[in-house]
Amino acid sequence: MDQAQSAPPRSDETVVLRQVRKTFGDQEVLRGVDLTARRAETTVIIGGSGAGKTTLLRLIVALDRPTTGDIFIEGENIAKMSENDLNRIRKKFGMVYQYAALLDSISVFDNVAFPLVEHTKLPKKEIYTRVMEKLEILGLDPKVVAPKFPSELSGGMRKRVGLARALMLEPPILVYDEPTSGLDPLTSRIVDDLIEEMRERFGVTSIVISHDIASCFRIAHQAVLLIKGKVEAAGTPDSLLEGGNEVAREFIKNSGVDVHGIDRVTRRAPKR
Ligand SMILES: Nc1ncnc2c1ncn2[C@@H]1O[C@H](COP(=O)(O)OP(=O)(O)OP(=O)(O)O)[C@@H](O)[C@H]1O
Repeated sequence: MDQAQSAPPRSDETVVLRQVRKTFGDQEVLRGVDLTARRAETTVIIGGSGAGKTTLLRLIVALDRPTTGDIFIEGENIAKMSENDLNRIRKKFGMVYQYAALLDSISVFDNVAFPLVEHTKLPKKEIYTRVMEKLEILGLDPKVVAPKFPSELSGGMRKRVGLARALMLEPPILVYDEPTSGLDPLTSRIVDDLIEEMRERFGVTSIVISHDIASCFRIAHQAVLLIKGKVEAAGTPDSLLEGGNEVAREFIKNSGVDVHGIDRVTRRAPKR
């Protein structure tokens, strides 16, 4: 291991993976992954089906442990942490799932209040204030939306509600699992704008798993291409498109997306 590999992560390196391997039975799903997600930047992990993206995400948010290797979250190595300490680490992440994953049988208010009810002992009045505030911040009319059920909202509104819920405990890291999957192009753009807005407003570090190359080009400061459990290439989307890695160039080309006309967030320097 060279010096950079054994040195502790820098303070702006929010999530750092070093030589992470994960094996299920005799199948090695992650085969020595190195990855760094920097503070207040958006890192998008792309790759084909079965490349190991979901497995990687579960390790990052401490829902599972690596077979070998190190994972640092805000400077703390979580690879061999006790279950108690892992619970503390898990609270650093807000999760935004595919299709927002709201509970359909309860109101929007109860969905958004859920993390506060579960993880805090705040009085009801305070919970009410915080939920209504968050809905408003996310551009929803709280009085109208709070009593509704998720099924009464549009796809874009449900994503906003999902984000409000993910932000409730004010986590420093937001993790999005296929946030634009199954959405029409217009709603996908709205979700991309939201991801960027959350990053700018709250300075959160964002990690996005995506099949959506257009979205990757719009929002990623860093794109990480995962192929068969290994990082094939990492860098700005443009550097993957124009760089020397043929696999990365082909992967983007084969998506069929005309990436040249897309507005890239990376033109704006991230706030530090
Ligand atoms: N708990 C598990 N037990 C056994 N095998 C698993 C487990 N979780 C994942 N795998 C295997 O790991 C491989 C990678 O799966 P993973 O879901 O991480 O890929 P992915 O890149 O997210 O794919 P997709 O884009 O299709 O969701 C698959 O072959 C899967 O069967």
